[in-house]
Amino acid sequence: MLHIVLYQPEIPPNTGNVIRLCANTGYQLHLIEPLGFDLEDKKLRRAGLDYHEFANLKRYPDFQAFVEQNDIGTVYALTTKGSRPHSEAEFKENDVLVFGPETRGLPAEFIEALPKEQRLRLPMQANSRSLNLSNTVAVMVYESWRQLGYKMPNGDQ
Ligand SMILES: C[S@@+](CC[C@H](N)C(=O)[O-])C[C@H]1O[C@@H](n2cnc3c(N)ncnc32)[C@H](O)[C@@H]1O
Repeated sequence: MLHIVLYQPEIPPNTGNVIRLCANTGYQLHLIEPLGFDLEDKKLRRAGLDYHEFANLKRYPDFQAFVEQNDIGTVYALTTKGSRPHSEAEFKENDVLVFGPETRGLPAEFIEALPKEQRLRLPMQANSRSLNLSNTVAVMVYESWRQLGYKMPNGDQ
């Protein structure tokens, strides 16, 4: 499975949707602080999440702490400023998909520290600004999971 990293997410229902998505697919979800909300936020709970859906969720004071605490492969940034279409990357187990905060996107220094082929963009119509964060994560989880043959964490199919 791949790692999903939400970098400083701001809007509770988006993170709630991603928590459910990761619980349903077996992807590990990592949140980089500061968060724009409390994990006990009612709007997050209102997404109808069960207690077990929080099991695959970890949080870190910064991205470096995430790197140090996990076995990771290639890091990909999801950004509207990328030039490589998201589906061109060949994903492997333990690769990392990093998504930016809703109002700001990923910091320029973070994006520019990665080679261009690791900066991925979902195609949009000309003059579009960006997709919703949780929709972007859903597309990436299913594209990468499809490439892994819908592998299950415990080896079942
Ligand atoms: C609402 S968007 C942020 C908008 C911000 N103004 C920007 O241009 O990055 C939140 C996050 O969703 C992801 N995202 C949204 N649309 C995307 C796209 N077309 N391609 C890749 N990532 C996208 C990115 O990770 C982005 O940081």
